[in-house]
Amino acid sequence: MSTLLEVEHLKVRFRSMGALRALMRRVKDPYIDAVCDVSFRIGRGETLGLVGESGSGKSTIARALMGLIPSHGGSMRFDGTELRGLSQRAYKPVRRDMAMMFQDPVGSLSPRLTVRSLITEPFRIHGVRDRDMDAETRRLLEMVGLPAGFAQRFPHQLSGGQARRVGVARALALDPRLVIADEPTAGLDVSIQGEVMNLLAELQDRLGIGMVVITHNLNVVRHISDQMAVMYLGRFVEQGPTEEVFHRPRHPYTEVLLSANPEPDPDAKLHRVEARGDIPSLAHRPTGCEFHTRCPRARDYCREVAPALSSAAPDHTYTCHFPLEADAKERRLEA
Ligand SMILES: Nc1ncnc2c1ncn2[C@@H]1O[C@H](COP(=O)(O)OP(=O)(O)OP(=O)(O)O)[C@@H](O)[C@H]1O
Repeated sequence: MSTLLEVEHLKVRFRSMGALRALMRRVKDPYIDAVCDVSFRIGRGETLGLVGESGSGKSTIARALMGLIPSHGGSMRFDGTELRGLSQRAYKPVRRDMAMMFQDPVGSLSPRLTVRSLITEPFRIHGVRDRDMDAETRRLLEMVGLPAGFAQRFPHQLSGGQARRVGVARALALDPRLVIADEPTAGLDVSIQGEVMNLLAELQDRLGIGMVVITHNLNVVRHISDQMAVMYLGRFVEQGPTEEVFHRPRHPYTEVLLSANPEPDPDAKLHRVEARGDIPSLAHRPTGCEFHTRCPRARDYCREVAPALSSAAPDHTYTCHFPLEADAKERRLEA
């Protein structure tokens, strides 16, 4: 499958304190690395699910890809074009081909605009004037399963699920090749979450768009992503084909996340594995393996030596000195 997006060794830093404060406190490096050395590849029509606890760097990757914040190392090639270093002017046509669906379904929609204005706004932003906006409104509403009469509604007249559909219509208005969906099901009832997941899966199949889906919800990842990456403190600690990672997780952090996820199979007696303590601050990264302070399997060695990237199978990688065995999940299910 030909490559749509290729990210290599991406790095994003933020200032953790102002220059004066850093000087007064004699802090030599007043930066935090929110994204460190992240690499992935998405083929045309493929979906990558990004999971990890709050603050692990998922949205920062999305914002860097969209050119909304600067990145500080590595490369991001979209359809062969290097995005790092592009001016805001040069980024504009990229944002036509790479659309973002924002996290908050209602808050991200401007309250004074009708649904028609909201879903046709991308045409105005990108100076597309040769289309019939009534026809486009009908096309887009139909695409996301909303009645034509919704065109005149305002965001406060929409339910959470309807607002999310409007967000999808808006993201798809200009036929992007890649959509970045930040928490597409957050804040929705479980049944509505299912509807939104089905809509995204159906549109993916029909339109062949690539997707990056950022979520806390592992069921969403399993439902719509071909590959997944697990983030911890700005790094990918495990990455691979979704079914492979679900069935044969190698990193203990992946095991923690999977065991916290309500199993779709109600008969599975899953033994809960929990991480200890709190997520460390990015300003004070632990030594050795950065997960060792919370890892249920950590040994002394993990405190001292950072694990290298290992391969479990083609395209399935992880960073852990003492990975789970391939059948660990099956055994847990039987326990
Ligand atoms: N503009 C900023 N300035 C300083 N630090 C920031 C900024 N934006 C994000 N961060 C920090 O970068 C880290 C990663 O944040 P990010 O929002 O990418 O995490 P996330 O995994 O998307 O979390 P969530 O699931 O809560 O959205 C966090 O520690 C956050 O506080």
